[in-house]
Amino acid sequence: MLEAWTGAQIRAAEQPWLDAGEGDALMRRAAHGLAGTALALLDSRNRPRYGARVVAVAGSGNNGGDALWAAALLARRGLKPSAILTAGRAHEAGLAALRVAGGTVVRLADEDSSSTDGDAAARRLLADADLVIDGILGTGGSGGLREPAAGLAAHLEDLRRDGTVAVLACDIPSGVDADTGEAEAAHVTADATATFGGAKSGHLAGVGETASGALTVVPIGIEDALPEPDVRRLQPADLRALWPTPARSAQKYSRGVLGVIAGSPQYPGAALLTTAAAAAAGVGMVRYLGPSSVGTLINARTPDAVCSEQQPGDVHVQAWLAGPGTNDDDGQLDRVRAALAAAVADGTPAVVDAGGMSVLPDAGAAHLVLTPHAGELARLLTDRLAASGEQVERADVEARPLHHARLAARITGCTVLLKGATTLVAGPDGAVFSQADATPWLSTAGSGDVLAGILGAVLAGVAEHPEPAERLGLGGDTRWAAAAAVAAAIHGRAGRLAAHDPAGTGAGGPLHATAVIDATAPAVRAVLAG
Ligand SMILES: NC(=O)C1=CN([C@@H]2O[C@H](COP(=O)(O)OP(=O)(O)OC[C@H]3O[C@@H](n4cnc5c(N)ncnc54)[C@H](OP(=O)(O)O)[C@@H]3O)[C@@H](O)[C@H]2O)[C@@H](O)CC1
Ligand SMILES: [K+]
Repeated sequence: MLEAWTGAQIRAAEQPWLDAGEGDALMRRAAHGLAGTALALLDSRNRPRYGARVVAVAGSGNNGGDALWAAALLARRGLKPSAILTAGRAHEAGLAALRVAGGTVVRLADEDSSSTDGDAAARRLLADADLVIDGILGTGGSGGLREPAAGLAAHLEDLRRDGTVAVLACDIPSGVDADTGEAEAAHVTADATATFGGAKSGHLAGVGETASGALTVVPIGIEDALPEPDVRRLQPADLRALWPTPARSAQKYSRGVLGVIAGSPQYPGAALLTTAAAAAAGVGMVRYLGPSSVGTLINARTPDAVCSEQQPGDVHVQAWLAGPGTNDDDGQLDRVRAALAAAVADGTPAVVDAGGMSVLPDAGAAHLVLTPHAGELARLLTDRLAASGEQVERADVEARPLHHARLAARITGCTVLLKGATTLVAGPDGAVFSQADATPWLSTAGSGDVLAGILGAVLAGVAEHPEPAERLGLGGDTRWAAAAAVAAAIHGRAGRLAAHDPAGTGAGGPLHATAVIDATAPAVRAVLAG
């Protein structure tokens, strides 16, 4: 599991070392790891180390100190170091080390200065650089970058995009909030980030995810002092442990029956996709409740689904999937209401997707997993905050996804899976998971229905078998958020397979939602095989 903490949590863990006068040792370890990551980044780009020009861009704090020390260390490996100082002062010992290593130093003009010599010299250094270490701001920063650092960051991004320079962020890309991943317009975008003591939540959410590039966690000796993580990301070994793998004695009922209330005569597609996806994810059995015209279409694609026009109270299931493609005309929304009321009352977990979110009970529960995209979450929050008159727009959710996912979990009492390039899952108990397994090709119609089906299958399995989550320390209500994270990861991996985009970079090509369903079982097999 990749675990992440807030800046305050990391600083609290560092405090005993600082109190004992060992802050310098922590910084030396950080700088050593940063220098190692810099060499690896050059190697990955087939750039020779000897003679490579490395520029440390340093702000006024310890983040700049790390970058200056790292550049000084790199000089010993044959690199040519220099530094650009973005503030009136810089970390003294780091700057002295850089000078001893033969590095030139230029300082940017501040707003009050009439001289722009430093700015021109800084741009020349960047233009010649092979590698830039961004040490402008770390966990001590707040708000977006201020001038003159903001202008320099924008110029650096132009060079990075042209491929002339590689950018390595020290701890966190400057201007990105270490706790939330939020960033004002002015921030650094890195090809790689070396972070110290533990990942920060901001690496795993929002702009911070993309701005960080490849993340390396450098141990500095404080790791045992860290508390419960703020954000978690499941890795393949965790997915393997959490996937509801059948026991030898399993039969379809013990593996979980999923009750699906989806689709309508006008919009049968969502019901077809979601039942087929649940079946592909290996649920014990799918029971579809809805209009017979939809049931007939479902059986043409998924003959193993049991379809009827029964009501939720007539059947016994281990999990519900309620909402995709439903509307008010044909009684489907009444079925959704009944299923969700029963789920809250009897503890049966439920996926609440699309139209289902409009009939959510006022008092939710962690075992109800909502699956909004940013627009749906904005509507849900605006509805729930109507009394305060607060309007939440889609753009607000996109700019502050972690904040809004947490807020929605808190005010609905439900687990909230916010879909996006990075999918965030927030539980009402405060647990947060971040999964970045997807490919941009997955942003296509029907993709959400497939995710809902996979999630329904996982919830049905987890409802009967909570032990694997408990073994990973994810018991209690956190197991529902963990289940949602598992489903998001498998959905993303199925998408990558279907798009032929193994690394999720956007390589490969277009996919259709049915191709994602067909890739679901192979994605699960790949995870289980390790
Ligand atoms: N603790 C340790 O022992 C270890 C810490 N380590 C390292 O230290 C880093 C944290 O260092 P830190 O606390 O010195 O803060 P840091 O982010 O460098 O600078 C903050 C300064 O920047 C300024 N500033 C603020 N906002 C700004 C803005 N928007 N735009 C422009 N400027 C802004 C503000 O100064 P001001 O301008 O207000 O005087 C503030 O004082 C951490 O990320 C890690 O790299 C590691 O070496 C391991 C050991
Ligand atoms: K930084």
